[in-house]
Amino acid sequence: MSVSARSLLASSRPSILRAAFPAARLSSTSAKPVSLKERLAELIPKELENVKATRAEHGKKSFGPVIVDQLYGGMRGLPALIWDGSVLDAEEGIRFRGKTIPECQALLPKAPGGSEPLPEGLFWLLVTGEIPTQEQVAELSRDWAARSALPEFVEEILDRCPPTLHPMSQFSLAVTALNHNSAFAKAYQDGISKKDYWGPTFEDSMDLIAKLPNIAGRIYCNVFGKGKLPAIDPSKDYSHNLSTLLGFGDNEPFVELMRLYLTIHSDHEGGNVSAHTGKLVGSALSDPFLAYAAALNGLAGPLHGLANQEVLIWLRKMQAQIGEDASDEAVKEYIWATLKGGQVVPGYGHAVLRKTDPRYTAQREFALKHLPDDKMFKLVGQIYNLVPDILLEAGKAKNPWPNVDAHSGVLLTHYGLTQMQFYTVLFGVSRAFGVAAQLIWDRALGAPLERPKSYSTAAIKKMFQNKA
Ligand SMILES: CC(=O)SCCNC(=O)CCNC(=O)[C@H](O)C(C)(C)COP(=O)(O)OP(=O)(O)OC[C@H]1O[C@@H](n2cnc3c(N)ncnc32)[C@H](O)[C@@H]1OP(=O)(O)O
Ligand SMILES: O=C([O-])CC(=O)C(=O)O
Repeated sequence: MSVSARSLLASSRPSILRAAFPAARLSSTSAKPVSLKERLAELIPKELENVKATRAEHGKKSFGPVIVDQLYGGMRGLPALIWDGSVLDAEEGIRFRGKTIPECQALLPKAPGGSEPLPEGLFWLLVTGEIPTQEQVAELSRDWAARSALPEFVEEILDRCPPTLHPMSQFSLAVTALNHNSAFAKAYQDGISKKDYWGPTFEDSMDLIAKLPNIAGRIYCNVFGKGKLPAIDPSKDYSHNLSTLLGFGDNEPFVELMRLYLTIHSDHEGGNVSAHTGKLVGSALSDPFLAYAAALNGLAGPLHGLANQEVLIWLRKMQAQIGEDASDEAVKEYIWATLKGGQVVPGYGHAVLRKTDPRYTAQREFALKHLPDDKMFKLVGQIYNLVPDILLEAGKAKNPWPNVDAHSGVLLTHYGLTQMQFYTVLFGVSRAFGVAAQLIWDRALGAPLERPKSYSTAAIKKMFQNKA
């Protein structure tokens, strides 16, 4: 969104807010506002009808031809999945249920005194397509705090991991082990009817999200020797509690950063490696813990979520090699050396985006507000001015612009969270919101087992052998 469009949004904020924050409707069974589960129960029958009507009208229509290069080329552009939480436009970037990041920043409820959106509100938006009230978001914070404790054996698994085991591997182990108490797995064994799958999937998804701060905090304490883990405070929001567990709870700008970070990393439509993995594994009716642990293993790859760790390592190596206030010439040489060494420039390029990632822009705006003079932030800005031209000149990357990972580590480093091997864990806490929202809907709408067709090279050659 342009600067003028953003300022327009800001000036019309009171009327947007009035429309977006209706007085909380009360639940029919208590004086509490309607809960997320109650709202979902109302929405599911309507969405079942909507999908039925969409399939009746459009089910036999084609998106156009599939070409052989798409099979060899990582399925770029292949229409293959339904994903309702967000849609990615190559030029504009992500929209969560139709809303851009600046719109979410304006519309979603904030913490008292805060200015960044609460990720609780984003989760509500991803699940329902609606902006929640302040009370509904506060109720989600309380609900997640109440569900946050880990089973003792999961704590023990984490405590027994060697500190040399990458934090993402520890994260995935712990999430896999949560399957021990899965409501869905139990209900399935007890013979639950297909039409009721969404209920225990919802409960598991809520438990999963709720327990992630304790998992992340425990890994951080164990690996980086930060002493005893504090307790979750049920009166605080999710990001505040996560920050406390990492030792930054009394640093309000860091807590605000977490709120922004968890909001913008949550979802990036369905085809990215982590989201698609979660959906694929969930389609076998593996419970949300198993599905999300698989997603985390994908997020842990350096071309995907681990890139935020790689960016910081790359920046630190650069500083060690050419100094802290290096000239543009020296930085350019370092970038070229990376490319000539057959490596990628981490944090740049994207499989779908063809412009600067709006998540990068949101983080840059946060930095301009909170840490304009930070040296690493300035280096990130310097690199932004140099890398795109170099990637264009190198002539391979389809998108020379920065993605979300080019910026996040520098913000965390500024506040003292300097352990880059931990960064993807925070990404993994956030991505659970998007994957869980879709898992709930997949089970509510009866999404089938995923099983696309594969071909061998020999089969492809044979198929076209007598065709010009
Ligand atoms: C949260 C996220 O997952 S965002 C992405 C995080 N990942 C990174 O930042 C890692 C660096 N970037 C990349 O490796 C890529 O841009 C990816 C993986 C993100 C996208 O990959 P693709 O869709 O295949 O990109 P694209 O079609 O532009 O690739 C064409 C060529 O350009 C290269 N290229 C793309 N981006 C870069 C880059 N940043 N640096 C160097 N080369 C690049 C590719 O490696 C590929 O080379 P090849 O033909 O020798 O195989
Ligand atoms: O969309 C993608 O392929 C990668 C990405 O940026 C994300 O998952 O956040």
